[in-house]
Amino acid sequence: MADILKIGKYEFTSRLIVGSGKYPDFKTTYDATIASGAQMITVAVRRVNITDPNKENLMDYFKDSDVQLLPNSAGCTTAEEAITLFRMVREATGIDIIKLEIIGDTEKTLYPDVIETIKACEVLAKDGFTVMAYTNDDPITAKKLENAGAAAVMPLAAPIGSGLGIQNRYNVVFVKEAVNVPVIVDAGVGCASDAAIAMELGADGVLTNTAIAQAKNPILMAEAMKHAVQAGRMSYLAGRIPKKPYATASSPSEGMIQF
Ligand SMILES: CC(=O)[C@@H](O)[C@H](O)COP(=O)(O)O
Repeated sequence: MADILKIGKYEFTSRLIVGSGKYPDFKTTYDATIASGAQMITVAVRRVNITDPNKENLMDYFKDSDVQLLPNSAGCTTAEEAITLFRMVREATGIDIIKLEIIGDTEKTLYPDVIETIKACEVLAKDGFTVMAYTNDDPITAKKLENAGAAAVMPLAAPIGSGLGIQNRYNVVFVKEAVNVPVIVDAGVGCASDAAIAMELGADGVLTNTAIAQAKNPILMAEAMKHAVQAGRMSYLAGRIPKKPYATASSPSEGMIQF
């Protein structure tokens, strides 16, 4: 049976979402995205052109693929800015699935402003958007976002672009326990094993950008991420063995050759 990731009315067979920033050009962005098998690529629509047909447009690269563009509100620091931005983007492109990202600290951590995020989520969800909300790794905020209409919550593993990997594994599990919508671990993934761990913890998906775009070989890392997310998901579904402090022998002691 197919293992489908359902986000609002949208369905995906890949549980990996990629970003589009930090690549040298759109061609490399496209090649890495295809290599990753991702069916969603998020785009900072305040910075990257997807609306003006007269300039080089990222949408042109993906128009013959089944990759869904996921506009994000990077660069927005208030609910009002994000709401205005997404309404403009939907008007221009028809895209209604969005990654809501409202930054509270633009200097050091790029941590989200969760109060503004909840406010914007409520308005945008009522307005018919499928809202995927970037947030901190806090189960209370995740629940509030779900109540505000989020179709998915996206707790950070670590600061955006840090590559630190999952800083608090328990919080990923707590967020997963707190909500009934998909949990996509977003930001701070540094390598393929980080993605696999997120999936083994029970995340429904992973979003990663910097780890692929800034790898020495982005295409190879994209493929590694694809396999890591698949392996992590399989491992989670298969069920890990309980951890025990002492050894248990791998073969029975009965019938052993006696000396
Ligand atoms: C591209 C995007 O949406 C980022 O804001 C996201 O959080 C990815 O973070 P990394 O670059 O650390 O993967």
